[in-house]
Amino acid sequence: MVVSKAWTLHQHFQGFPKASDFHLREETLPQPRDGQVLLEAVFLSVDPYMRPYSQTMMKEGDVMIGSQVAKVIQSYNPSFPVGCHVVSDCGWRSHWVCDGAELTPVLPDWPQDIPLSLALGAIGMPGLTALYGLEEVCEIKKGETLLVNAAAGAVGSVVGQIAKIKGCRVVGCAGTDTKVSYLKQLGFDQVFNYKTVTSLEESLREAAPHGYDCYFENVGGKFSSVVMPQMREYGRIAVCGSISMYNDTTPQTGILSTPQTGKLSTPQTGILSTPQTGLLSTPQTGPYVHTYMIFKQLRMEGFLCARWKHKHQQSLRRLMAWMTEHITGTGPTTSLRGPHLVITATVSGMPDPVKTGTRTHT
Ligand SMILES: NC(=O)C1=CN([C@@H]2O[C@H](COP(=O)(O)OP(=O)(O)OC[C@H]3O[C@@H](n4cnc5c(N)ncnc54)[C@H](OP(=O)(O)O)[C@@H]3O)[C@@H](O)[C@H]2O)C=CC1
Ligand SMILES: C/C=C/C(C)=O
Repeated sequence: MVVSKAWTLHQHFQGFPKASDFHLREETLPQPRDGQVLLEAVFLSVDPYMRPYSQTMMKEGDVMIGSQVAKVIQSYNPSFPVGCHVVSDCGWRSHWVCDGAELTPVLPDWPQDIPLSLALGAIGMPGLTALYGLEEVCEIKKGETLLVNAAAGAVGSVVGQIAKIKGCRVVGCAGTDTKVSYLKQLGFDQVFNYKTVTSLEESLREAAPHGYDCYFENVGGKFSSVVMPQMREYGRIAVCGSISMYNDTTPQTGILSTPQTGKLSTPQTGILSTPQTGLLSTPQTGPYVHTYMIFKQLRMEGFLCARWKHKHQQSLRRLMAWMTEHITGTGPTTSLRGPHLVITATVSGMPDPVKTGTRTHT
């Protein structure tokens, strides 16, 4: 019999997650039966979606949602032999018994010199999100200028690299100088630290004086309000995430920092009249986007990666091909690289990256 360690949501997050919101418990697992496998976690992921989805998908006491790369250590299912690696959505637990229905094998012939942890990153859900946001939502074209924020994150770093592979000019924003240097190494054309610039508006304008054709939105809130006036005509905005808003306890009010002159100059604020329940319950205020969208003829579309689930396998192979070209040096100089990871040693350390806001695999 195997005893699994599992992190549960002790109490729902209020504002930024705290250590006391989590509880580590042990669970004795049943012996796997015919058709089942026993998994052992190799890498666990901490992702921003856990913050909003914990509110809507979880009750207190549930095991934290999340994906992991796991190794099959006992198998009564010929599709998943002992020793193979799978991606499982079984949450923050060290071991798990399940049938194969919800398991995704990591790509066959995964190269030895590519870390398996990337199955949760550049060659996993975040990489797919980057690819779909650029190709399906932005429909990005060679020669266009793209802006991406949270650019050094799992999604943003892949967004910028794919856009470079496609022959675009890429501007990225990140919150530390180390991240800025990292993004320059990845080949981004212009990068700045949005926390230290004196004016976000001016920095964005200097980075792309003619404006942005595509905006890959990971952050939301006030950042987004500053970008809107700098979109080019027929621009496309892929609304992937709004991480700056996930921990809000009171609604943000968004006022453009420096009103401009002309038709699009006066930002308005507003409040949703009837708050709803659940994920969309917090009434948010901010400059309305309508005038920008009309007069610049913009397209803005929210999306979830799972919309293109039917393409996942072929898309993962494309991401892997870009990555392999980089490792072997056979591809263009802009071939894909994996974002940096922070490694911790044990399942017991899982809440730490949530508290510090660091992405971690263990
Ligand atoms: N639509 C979809 O299907 C998916 C959406 N997403 C979304 O994509 C976004 C990025 O995810 P991912 O790359 O995995 O995240 P990561 O955890 O890799 O990176 C997140 C980064 O966001 C930045 N950030 C955090 N808080 C703030 C804030 N208050 N204001 C501005 N920036 C902040 C930080 O970078 P810095 O130091 O540079 O500020 C942080 O490192 C998230 O919004 C996520 O919800 C992710 C996957 C799928
Ligand atoms: C699937 C992930 C969704 C977000 C919003 O992170």
